[in-house]
Amino acid sequence: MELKKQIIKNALISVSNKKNIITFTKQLLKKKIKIFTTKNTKNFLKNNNIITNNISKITEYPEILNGKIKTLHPKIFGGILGNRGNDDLKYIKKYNITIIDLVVVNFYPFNTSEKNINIKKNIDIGGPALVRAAAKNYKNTIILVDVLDYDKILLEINNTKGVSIETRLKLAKKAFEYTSNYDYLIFKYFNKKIYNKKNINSKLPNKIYIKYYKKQNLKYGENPNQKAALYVKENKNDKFINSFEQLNGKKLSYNNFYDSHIAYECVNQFSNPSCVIIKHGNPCGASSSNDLVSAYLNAYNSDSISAFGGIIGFNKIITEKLIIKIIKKQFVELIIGPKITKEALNYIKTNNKIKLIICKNYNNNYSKIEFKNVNHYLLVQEKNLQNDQFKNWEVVTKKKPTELEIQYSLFCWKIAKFVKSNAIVYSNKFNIISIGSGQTNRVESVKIANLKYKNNKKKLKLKNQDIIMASDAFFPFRDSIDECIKNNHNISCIIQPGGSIRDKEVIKAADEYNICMIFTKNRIFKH
Ligand SMILES: NC(=O)c1ncn([C@@H]2O[C@H](COP(=O)(O)O)[C@@H](O)[C@H]2O)c1NC=O
Repeated sequence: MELKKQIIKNALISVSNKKNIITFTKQLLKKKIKIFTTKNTKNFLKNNNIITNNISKITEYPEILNGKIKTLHPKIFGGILGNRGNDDLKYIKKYNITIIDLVVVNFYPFNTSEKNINIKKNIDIGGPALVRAAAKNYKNTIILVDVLDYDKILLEINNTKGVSIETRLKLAKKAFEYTSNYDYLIFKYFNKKIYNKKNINSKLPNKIYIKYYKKQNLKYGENPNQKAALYVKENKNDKFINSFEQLNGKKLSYNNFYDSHIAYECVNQFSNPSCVIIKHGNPCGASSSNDLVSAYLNAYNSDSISAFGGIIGFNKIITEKLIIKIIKKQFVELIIGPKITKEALNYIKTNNKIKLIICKNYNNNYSKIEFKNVNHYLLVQEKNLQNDQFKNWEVVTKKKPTELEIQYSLFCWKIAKFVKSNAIVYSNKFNIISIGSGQTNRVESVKIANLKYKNNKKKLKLKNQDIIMASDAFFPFRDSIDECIKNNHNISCIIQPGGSIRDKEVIKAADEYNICMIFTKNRIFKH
C-alpha cells in the first residue's frame, strides 16, 4: 500500500563518518530542507561553508557530559517517533515538537581489532537510539545509516518528490542490521574481556554466537537438487578470504569448495614441492618431490583411476609445463595453488572446464575449532592440531628406523591424517602408493590398501622397495601385519598411534618380521 508521499521539511544529521556529507547536505539545503546537526557535524559543515542549525535549537539544551548527551531529549525523539496523523499530534502541538522527517546517522567506530578501545568514547548511545526510533517509525521518518544510500535517496526525491514506502522499509531494515551489528561487536568485546579475565578455555565457550555473511551462491550442494552457498565471517582484513580467487572455470559447487580446501590444507603441510589429489574429501594420491611436475606425476600414479575428475592441490607456483602435463594425463575438475605463471594462466584459460583457484595467503591456524550439525545439535570440537615430530613419538620395536625412514613415515602419517577412517596408507619414499579409506572395519581397509598396492607394485615397478604403512588408529590384533607380510609387501616401518590392549602382540609381530614400528600416541580418526 503506497502512503501519501510526505514532503521532507526537517532533517537531523549526526554523523561520525563525515564521508560524502558535504554534497549530501548541500543538496538537501537546495531542496529547502531545514537541517539540524550535532556539534562536530555542524562545525565540519561550517568549515566547508555550509550553515546548519544546532540541535540545541530544538532541545533548548546544550550538549552535556562532554558530548555523551547530545540528542537524547524528548523534543528530538518526539519529533522522530511522533505519528503525523493521529493522537500524537496533540502532544506535538502541546510541546511544540519539531517533526523530523529524515534522520542521517552513523556511529562512533567500535573497532575490536584496536587494542585499547576507549569504552567511554567508542560506545555510541544517542546514535543507536536515533536510528532505532526513526527505523521503528519508518513510515513517517526516513532513516539513513549508509553513506552509499545518500545518492539513491536524492535521486528518488528528485524523481518522485518523496521516498516510497518500499524504500523506507528497506532503509529501516538496514538500520536495524546496523544497530544489531554494532551491539554485537560491543557484546563480543565484553565477552572476550570476561573470558580472558577468568582464564576459561575460550575455545569452547558456554555460548556460541555465529555470525557469517553470504559471500556467494554455490552452483549446488552435495547433489544438484540441493541449494548451497558460501558464508564468511565479516572481516575485511581477512588475508585468506581476500586472496582466495577463482581465475578460471565455471561456478564452484559445494563439493568443489570442500575438496579444494582439503587438498590445499593437506598439501600445505609440506615444504618441498608437493601435490595432493582429492576425491570425495579423501586423498587418492600424493607426493613430495624436487619439482611440481614429478610430484604431480607420482601423485597421479598413486591411483590414476581415482584421479579422474580430481581436485589437485599444489604448494608451489603452477607452471605451463605442469598444466600441459595434467591435461595430457587426465580430466581434472579443479586445481588449487598459491601462484600461477602468466603463461600457465593463459594456457588454462583456453579450457573453461578446469576450475582454477589461486590462494596466496594460506593460514591453517585461522580456525581452531570445527563444527558439524546433527539435526538439533551443533557438535563442536578443537581442530586435531598435533605436533607431528619424531621427538614426540616412540619406537616400540627392536629395529629402529633410519633417519630417512622417519622422514618417509612422517610424510605417510601426514597424508593418513586426511584419509577418512578407517585409514590405511602405504607409501614409498615421499610417494603414496596405496590407500584404503572409509571402511567400517580396519581389516577391510587393509585389504583394499593391499589390493591397490598389489596392482601398483607391478605398474610402478616396485620390487623390494621399502614401504611405510600408516594406520589412523591402533591395530586391535596382529592379523593386519601378518596379512601384509603374507602378501610379501616389503614393509620396513609401520606408523600408528598405539594404545591397543594387544599392543604387545602387535609389537611382537613386527619384531618377528624385523619391521620397525613407531607409536605416535595420537589418533587421527576422520569421520
Ligand atoms: N549522546 C547523544 O545524544 C548522541 N547523539 C548522537 N550521537 C552520536 O554523535 C555522533 C555525532 O556527533 P558530532 O556531530 O558531535 O560528531 C554520531 O556518531 C552520533 O551517532 C551521540 N553520541 C553518543 O552517544
